[in-house]
Amino acid sequence: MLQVRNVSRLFGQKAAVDNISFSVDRPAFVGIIGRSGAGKSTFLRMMNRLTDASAGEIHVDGREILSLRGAARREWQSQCAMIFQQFNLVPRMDVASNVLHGLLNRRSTLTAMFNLWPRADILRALDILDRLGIAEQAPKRAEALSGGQQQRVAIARALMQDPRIILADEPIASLDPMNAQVVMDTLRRINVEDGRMVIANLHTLDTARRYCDRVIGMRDGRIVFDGSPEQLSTGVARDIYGADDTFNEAATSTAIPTDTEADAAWAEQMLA
Ligand SMILES: Nc1ncnc2c1ncn2[C@@H]1O[C@H](COP(=O)(O)OP(=O)(O)OP(=O)(O)O)[C@@H](O)[C@H]1O
Repeated sequence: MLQVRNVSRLFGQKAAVDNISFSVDRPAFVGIIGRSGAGKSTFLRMMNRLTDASAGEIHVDGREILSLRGAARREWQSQCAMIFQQFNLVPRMDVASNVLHGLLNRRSTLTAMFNLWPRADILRALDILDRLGIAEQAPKRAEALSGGQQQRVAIARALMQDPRIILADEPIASLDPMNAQVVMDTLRRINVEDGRMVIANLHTLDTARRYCDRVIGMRDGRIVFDGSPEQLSTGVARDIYGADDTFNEAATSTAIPTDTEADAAWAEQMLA
């Protein structure tokens, strides 16, 4: 389904991503971990063509996407939705309109400017918000919502594109542990129920272990680990993060609480 072949990105003399290759043969939940500056964001930005690669190829279902230009590149970007740490919503705009903006690539600018969305689009946006447990927030301004709710609006906007792949760049880095759990559960649900591949840059080991089918560890632009969450031992993590014997896993923890009954009930309620 996805083949990354010898992809590099240079900034001046420095390789932010240095000749990486891997392939994924099913719509898995893939986590990318590594310390700051390892090249995680640069890779995601190349995948959805926000940044050009210096070398290499990325094939998705047989199509090479790094060479796409113009309309073909925009069409790929709509199949490959991106979620950011800071949500990137329009704060003063209502939630439903923010979600509808996921269709910008496919509708005219005038439609968005004058809020002239077809009824079918509006109903679909409301359906998606309902699925993510935030339908009642639809008329509110995005800025009035909590961080966790705003990130779910960003996920709803991504789903509006009906993407094959969802790329998430540190999606929970700005959230408290409870909201982080709801957002990660939401991404996992979309992955399992819809069969959409999720590739998420994650800054904490416990989240990678808990949610991913596959974990890729990057260090200095290279892949230094590619395996299952079970293989991600403390020793392996120490290599990925380039830490010595004093490496402390807790320092890379979101402290997402273990599944106590109260937590599970709360998460369930938020997702209902
Ligand atoms: N536009 C740019 N111009 C110059 N250097 C850049 C640019 N973008 C990224 N870099 C450099 O590329 C390297 C990788 O950065 P990148 O943001 O991909 O890392 P990261 O693993 O996502 O880290 P973080 O978690 O801090 O975002 C870093 O050394 C960074 O300074």
